[in-house]
Amino acid sequence: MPAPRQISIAVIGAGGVGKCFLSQLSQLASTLSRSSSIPTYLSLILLSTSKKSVHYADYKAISDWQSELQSSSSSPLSPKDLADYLSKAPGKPILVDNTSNQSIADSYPIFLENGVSIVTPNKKAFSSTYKLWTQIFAAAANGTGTGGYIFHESSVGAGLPVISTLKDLVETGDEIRRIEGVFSGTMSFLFNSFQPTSGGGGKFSAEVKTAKEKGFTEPDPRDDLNGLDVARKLTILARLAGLKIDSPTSFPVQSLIPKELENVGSGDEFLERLPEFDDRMEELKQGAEKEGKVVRFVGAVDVVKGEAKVGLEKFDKSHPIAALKGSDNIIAFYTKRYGDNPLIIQGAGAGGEVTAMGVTADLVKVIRLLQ
Ligand SMILES: NC(=O)C1=CN([C@@H]2O[C@H](COP(=O)(O)OP(=O)(O)OC[C@H]3O[C@@H](n4cnc5c(N)ncnc54)[C@H](OP(=O)(O)O)[C@@H]3O)[C@@H](O)[C@H]2O)C=CC1
Ligand SMILES: N[C@@H](CC=O)C(=O)O
Ligand code: NA
Repeated sequence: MPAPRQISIAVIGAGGVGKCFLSQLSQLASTLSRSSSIPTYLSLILLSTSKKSVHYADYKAISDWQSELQSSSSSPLSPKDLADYLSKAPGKPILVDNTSNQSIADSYPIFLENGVSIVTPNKKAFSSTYKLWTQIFAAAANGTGTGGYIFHESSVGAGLPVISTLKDLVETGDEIRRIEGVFSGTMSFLFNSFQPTSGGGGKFSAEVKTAKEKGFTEPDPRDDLNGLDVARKLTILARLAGLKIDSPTSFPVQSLIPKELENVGSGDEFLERLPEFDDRMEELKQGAEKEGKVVRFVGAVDVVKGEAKVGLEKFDKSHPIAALKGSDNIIAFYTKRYGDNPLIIQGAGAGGEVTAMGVTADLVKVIRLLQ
């Protein structure tokens, strides 16, 4: 009988993705015991939001977490204290970062160096400076280091197998030439609803509100509308394909934030004032309509030329990008092996459940590696 595996998990972030992840985690113990010959004990040892945190001494039923967080008087730990707490936890420690926090992302090397594995949908660590990217993979056991493992499938295309596919292509010696498509669930939803191929469509500002309500947007929707979310995803894919992209602002990125709202303080005020600019988006739509086309927000990395760009383009209504539905992403990999017919991945690119699925699947991968 193999020795049992004990896994100590800390979850930070319990918003749209975090809630769904916790629900998937509560099912995982029984799934793992059916699919693995090694008995695995999963312990949730810490749960935290930006304001509160709960520490568990031992395995706790996950169903009570909302009321426990609410009644907790503990504040969240700093990233350094959290790394310390986790490295002393019984069994193998895993951090699940369901936030979009930059300072937690900046601390990933410290977690990894202390033997803590990380799974996350947070794009910040992989799309900030190239230096941070190098430090992370120099420390990680699935990089060139000896620390914890790190997986981040949901940082691009939510749960769609985008990163794992790209890694498989690269590791098996294919040559990536170009990556292009629709990389934002929010932008896909906005343009599919604002200018459907069948005609009609809602007001742009109203669709932005709906995208937020549906949990597709970043915590602040301006991070989607300014193109930076797509630029971050392209940075991650370009780096995986071998380009040393400096940062997500080192290539052309079109922002849809009206100039007049660039300095608005809060996300709420921004959303309140956005309807003042619906006419401009309507003009854009009518311009495309006159040509029998629709407008969509796309991105591309030309790996051969070492270039990337993000912005609006017009498409014929019969084009696969024009015909996307809901929050669907479509990502095409042009490679030496696939030639002119790219490998294409398509499906929901945002939303709590599909994003949490990618995080939970990464967690399972790490657990299996932590024999
Ligand atoms: N939503 C989606 O469809 C997708 C999201 N992602 C990524 O997933 C991550 C989470 O997104 P989502 O769930 O939608 O965002 P939410 O805004 O719904 O949730 C974020 C959570 O993180 C918590 N948080 C923020 N800062 C800290 C901190 N310093 N310490 C502890 N907790 C913190 C927030 O706490 P509080 O409640 O106190 O504010 C909140 O619980 C983001 O990185 C996003 O880019 C990736 C793919 C798709
Ligand atoms: N805000 C993002 C969430 C997933 O990364 C998007 O809309 O794609
Ligand atoms: Na993905």
